[in-house]
Amino acid sequence: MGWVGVGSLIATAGYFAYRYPPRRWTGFSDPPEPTSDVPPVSPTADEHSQAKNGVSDSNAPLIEIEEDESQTTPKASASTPSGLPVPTLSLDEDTSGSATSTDAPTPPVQRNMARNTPSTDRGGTAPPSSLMPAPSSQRPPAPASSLMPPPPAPRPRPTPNGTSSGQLQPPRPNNMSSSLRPPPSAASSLRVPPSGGSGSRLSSSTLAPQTLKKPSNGARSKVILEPGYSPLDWAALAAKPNNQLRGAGMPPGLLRVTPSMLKTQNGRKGRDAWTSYQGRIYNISPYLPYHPGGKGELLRGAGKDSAKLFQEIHPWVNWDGILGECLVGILVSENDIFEKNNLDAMD
Ligand code: HEM
Repeated sequence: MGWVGVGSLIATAGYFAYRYPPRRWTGFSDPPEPTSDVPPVSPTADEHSQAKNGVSDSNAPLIEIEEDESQTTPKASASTPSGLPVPTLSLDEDTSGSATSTDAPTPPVQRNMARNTPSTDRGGTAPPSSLMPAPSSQRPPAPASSLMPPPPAPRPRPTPNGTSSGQLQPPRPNNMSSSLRPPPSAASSLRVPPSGGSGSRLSSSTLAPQTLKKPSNGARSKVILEPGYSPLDWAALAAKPNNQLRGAGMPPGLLRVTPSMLKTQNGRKGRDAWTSYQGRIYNISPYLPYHPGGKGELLRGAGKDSAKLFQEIHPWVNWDGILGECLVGILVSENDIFEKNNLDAMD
């Protein structure tokens, strides 16, 4: 029983030593360790191996305690610079902000955290605000050079703070947008020619000009022809013999019409309306009620040449095909008529 009691005491002592490692007891007296920054790497592995064996061996805890003191302190300096800033020289700067937070009651938890997740421990020891920026400023000076490759990893982040992240993200959208834009540019190239300068407006403007032309030409509301005056009715009338579309009492053959004569044939005072087109004179009076554009529009060319108006409005219309039977004569100059009259007088 006595041996059992002694064994239990040893076990409990070892357990408490494990739970509350003596590093804190003597940890403050270990400042020389920070000078040996290199060792911390090995102690971490040793600690893990010891943690595994520590439970089974009753003597192990004592050994672990001694090793932990030498090991954990450097580890604390490396992984958690805040925990052991005790090194009076360099670590003070690192631990100035977060070291105070680590007190006696918590150390075991911190050690476990450090063992399991050193990276998270760093953030845990330091306030949340120091998670990103603080490590960048604190780690680079001492520990980064000796132990941690991770510190160098954070360095690139902070150094390009705005630039690195900004460069990574912006270029992607730029590339994406640029990659996406070229195809549209091809499509736009197809659209541009028709549109010219402004795409959307011109597409709609293509319709607008038509609407604008109608009012400019005198409010072209759709003309409703009287019954019996459709294009087919006109074609039927033009096909009849002796239709007298040239006008009542007109002699056979073509007349020689001077501009002055044409001007008098304006459709007023009971006279037929004549117009000239490509040197020929047509009587348009019979066609007035058949004109799809209305009588008023057709009369705009009465007594003068209407080639310009005709071509502006509907150049596709076959003039001669419609008004062939209305041909009266040919347009001649005023001198031609004078000379002819002189010749007639001589006869
Ligand atoms: C001063 C001369 C003339 C003027 C100002 C004029 C004006 C017009 C107008 C405003 C229209 C309606 C266009 C539209 O609704 O979009 C029209 C239609 C038409 N005009 Fe004339 N016109 C003239 C002479 C003639 C002559 C001499 C002929 C026959 C040879 C003719 C045959 C037609 C025909 C067939 C249409 C229907 C065209 C279509 O619907 O596509 N016009 N015209």
